[in-house]
Amino acid sequence: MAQKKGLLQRLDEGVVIGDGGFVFALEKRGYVKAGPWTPEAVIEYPEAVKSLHREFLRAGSDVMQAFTFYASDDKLANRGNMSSQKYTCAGINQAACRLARAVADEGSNGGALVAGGLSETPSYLSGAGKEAVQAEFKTQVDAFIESKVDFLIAEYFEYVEEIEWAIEVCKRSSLPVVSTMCIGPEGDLHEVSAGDCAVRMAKAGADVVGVNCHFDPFMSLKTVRLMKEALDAAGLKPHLIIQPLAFHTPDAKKQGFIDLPEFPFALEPRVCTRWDMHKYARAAYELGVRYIGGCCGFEAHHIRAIAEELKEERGRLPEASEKHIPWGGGLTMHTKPWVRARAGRDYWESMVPATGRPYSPSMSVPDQWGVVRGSEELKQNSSATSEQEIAQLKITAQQKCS
Ligand SMILES: N[C@@H](CCSCCCCC(=O)O)C(=O)O
Ligand SMILES: [Zn+2]
Repeated sequence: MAQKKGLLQRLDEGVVIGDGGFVFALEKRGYVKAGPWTPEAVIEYPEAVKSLHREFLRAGSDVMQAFTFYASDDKLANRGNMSSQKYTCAGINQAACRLARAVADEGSNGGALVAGGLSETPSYLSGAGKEAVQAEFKTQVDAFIESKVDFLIAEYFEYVEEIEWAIEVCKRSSLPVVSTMCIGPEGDLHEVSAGDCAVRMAKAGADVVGVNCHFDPFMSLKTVRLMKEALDAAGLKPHLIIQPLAFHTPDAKKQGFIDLPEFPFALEPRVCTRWDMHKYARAAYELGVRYIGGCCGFEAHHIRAIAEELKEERGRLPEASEKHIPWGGGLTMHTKPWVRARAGRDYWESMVPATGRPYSPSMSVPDQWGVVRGSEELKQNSSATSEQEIAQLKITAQQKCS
């Protein structure tokens, strides 16, 4: 069997699509507790975790990020959390890697890659020194090496000093290292600029640098652009990664969505559409980012949109496009003519959706064709809608809007 291509070879040759948000998705499904956000579900509800990995694999993810977010021992024992005592840090991290590997091996083209992940620690936030914090990282990295993951990812750091310590521990392995901070264009929480954070991550030895979480795709693109400019000025050429939120956050300040009053249980009105993700993926690719994924709020259809936008670059569509003709082409099969008129890129690419909440910004004018049962336009037939019929419906739609 041909040797499976590693992360860096795949990035050198083209684009790698990351996965989406685990803690937010599993919390909504009742398998993760908001607040601690710790991943004991890998032991308590392994099938739920595998199912979410499978959703992202089918949607086009090339990476199964083991569900090890916030799985340092101090976090698993933080503020009344009994997970460390019940399952141990090594136990949770090893179980997560097994689940990720099992699903990754179901993937085509030699299978998806498996990443073991570190994240910021209560120890650091509590002022513990480098030795104590790195001891937390070592427990996880030891589990990742034993589980033979394909690469390591240090994600969700608000302070560049801590991610430098994390990268240092990761570099003791021979594995590729990816590092992402949850910062915006204003930089980290110790007043270090986004550009300087990128340079420091690269100089610490990270092979891939960028951002994840806290900010929406478009604010995150601004941050990565600042990072790229600083890396270019410093003559550094790591690969770039972006894994933003799937919530619009134009009003977020330095701390990102955590500081928004809606965090974490009333963010739904801010969810990005799959069409937002087409624009995001194209802009990221044109910026030179080759590891493109998502974080909190990113569901499978968002990842599928990235894969559909980059189908030419990747040479294929994801499996889940079997049930989603790109740009809403499946609507040609709808029973209602005004919905059939919405089939195609021309309609969805320019869509600016209303929130449906009168006291929230922006409302739009709905289609009101006045077509009811018995109207000629509503008569069904078994044959597929022709291109001519769709063209005529689009003319009708225009006439009714004017
Ligand atoms: N790879 C992880 C990243 C989670 S980012 C979590 C943001 C919330 C953190 C908090 O409120 O403390 C995931 O997909 O869940
Ligand atoms: Zn996140």
